[in-house]
Amino acid sequence: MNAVLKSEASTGTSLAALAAWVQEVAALTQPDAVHWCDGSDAENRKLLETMQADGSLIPLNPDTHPGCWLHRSHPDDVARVEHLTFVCTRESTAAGANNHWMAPAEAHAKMDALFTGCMRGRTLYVVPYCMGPIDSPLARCGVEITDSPYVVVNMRIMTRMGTPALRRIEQEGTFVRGLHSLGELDPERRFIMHFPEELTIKSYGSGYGGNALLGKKCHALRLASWQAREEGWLAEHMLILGIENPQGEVHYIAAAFPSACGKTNLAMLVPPQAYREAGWKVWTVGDDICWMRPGPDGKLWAINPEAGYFGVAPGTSARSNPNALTMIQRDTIYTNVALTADKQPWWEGLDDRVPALDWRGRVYDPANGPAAHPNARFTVSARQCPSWSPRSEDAGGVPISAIVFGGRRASTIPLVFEARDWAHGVFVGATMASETTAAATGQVGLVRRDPMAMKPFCGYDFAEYFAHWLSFDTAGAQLPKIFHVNWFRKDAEGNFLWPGFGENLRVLEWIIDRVEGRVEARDAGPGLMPVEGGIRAGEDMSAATIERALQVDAGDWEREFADQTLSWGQARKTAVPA
Ligand SMILES: Nc1nc2c(ncn2[C@@H]2O[C@H](COP(=O)(O)OP(=O)(O)OP(=O)(O)O)[C@@H](O)[C@H]2O)c(=O)[nH]1
Ligand SMILES: O=C([O-])CC(=O)C(=O)O
Ligand SMILES: [Mn+2]
Repeated sequence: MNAVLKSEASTGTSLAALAAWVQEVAALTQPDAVHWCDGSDAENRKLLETMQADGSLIPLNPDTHPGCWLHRSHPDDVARVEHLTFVCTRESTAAGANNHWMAPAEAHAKMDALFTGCMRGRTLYVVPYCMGPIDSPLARCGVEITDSPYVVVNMRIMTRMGTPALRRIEQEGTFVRGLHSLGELDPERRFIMHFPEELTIKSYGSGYGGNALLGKKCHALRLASWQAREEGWLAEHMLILGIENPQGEVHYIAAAFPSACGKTNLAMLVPPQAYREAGWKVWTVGDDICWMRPGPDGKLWAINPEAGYFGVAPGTSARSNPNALTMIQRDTIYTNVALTADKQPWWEGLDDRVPALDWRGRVYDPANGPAAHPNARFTVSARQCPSWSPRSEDAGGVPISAIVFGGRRASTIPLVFEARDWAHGVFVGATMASETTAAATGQVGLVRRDPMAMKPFCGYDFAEYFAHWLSFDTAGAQLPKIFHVNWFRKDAEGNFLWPGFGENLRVLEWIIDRVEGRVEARDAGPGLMPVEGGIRAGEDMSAATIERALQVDAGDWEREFADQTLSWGQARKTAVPA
């Protein structure tokens, strides 16, 4: 393999550039060995065996979870680190107040000092990958250099990794360069740096997904959003799902919710029984990232650039997400979950068994906190999802009928409302807020503004980003309608007002009816809202529950509007009703 690649590298210009970069990085980081990944089963098996031997992967019960592994991360390395994530542009204004900024020369010097000699005693892996179907004009390639075999086996699931990606890089001539090292896993020596003007990423000191699987947030969101603006498309923190009605019509919806706020769950929704019996089906295209661009017909066409799911484990159960539970029964890498006595993975919300070991491998003791880390994750191939849509592989993507924004808000925000037009929809997305979650380090449960769920992921200035969104409203555009939802509203006792999960299909049905012009709406404060009976009730869903979840309180909305007008920093610190 290596010999073949080296001879190819000397003929193709982009492969020559790649080989030269690998050499340069190897000279800096001084690994014991260099391995070019081909993405084969044999290579994967070897990596898994090596990690089993050194204890970084623990095999799970082969009878209940064949091909499944547990990885326990360093206890200080369990989530994204937004305070250590930078966008390094020549002008600080290009990165915007929404990003931490560092001058490129300073950032390179800082990172290269950290990378010096950091791979001694380790293997340097070269990981070519493609984000999106390998034959799609919307797809983009990158190469991640890493010293973490855990990153390699995860990238193999999350992207189209290996030889086909290398072939595409050779043809295209451009690729994103991502350099990653675990370093010492020291939180004081940890940085995630983006150089959008150089299509380069440098990440040091973390092995956690969002910081280390560079194809995901670093490439497919931060760098891609920059490229998307230059090239007239959108790179968004959105799920994509298809909803098929009993007549066989399929509508595709893209939805942006902040981290750990329900994208995976909505993308894999199992319809309530009455809907299933009537013939409704849900098709999963993506659960985290959506790249979309206007087609010749004026519609927005979307692909999921990922090939797998890096999903939140806690809360996943036979009730909340049966598709996910089936999907992660085999060939799955679990990170920071608890274990039962017979080595099955376990987390809070799964069932009422009591685990034997917590996520750190200690004998489980409730006094130590949750058994699974609240941001414990599974990595699994998208194709294992029972609702996987074959359209995920369509080079041209799927046409988007509706865009949905949503946050985790205990009060104020009703179950659903519709934006009056595209510009209002952009405003609704730009002003959305959500309670912080365990997906990033820092305090959980604080309401913060998180425009379009892109606060941690937009690679450039938010004002420019909103202007870019507005620019899609041109003559001839067939833009999706825009909606806002909230599954997380609570009553005075702190119970969710809305059952959520599969029941969310009732709201999606209304959204599709609005897209098709089949139902009326009334103009209420926040936007257009369902008229009485607009959202379908049923045996398990009373009209009263729907009404309660739809209520709008004028006083709450005045406070909400006032908060929306505050600046970033202020908005984050101001107490608004959750
Ligand atoms: N109450 C309620 N909770 C939900 C609903 N959907 C999801 N959740 C909870 O939200 C949490 C995480 O949701 P995910 O679907 O994994 O989040 P995500 O948006 O895919 O997150 P990232 O992968 O971090 O981007 C879990 O605790 C779920 O139980 C819902 O409809 N109602
Ligand atoms: O980036 C990650 O590690 C997981 C994720 O989807 C998020 O935090 O939104
Ligand atoms: Mn995400």
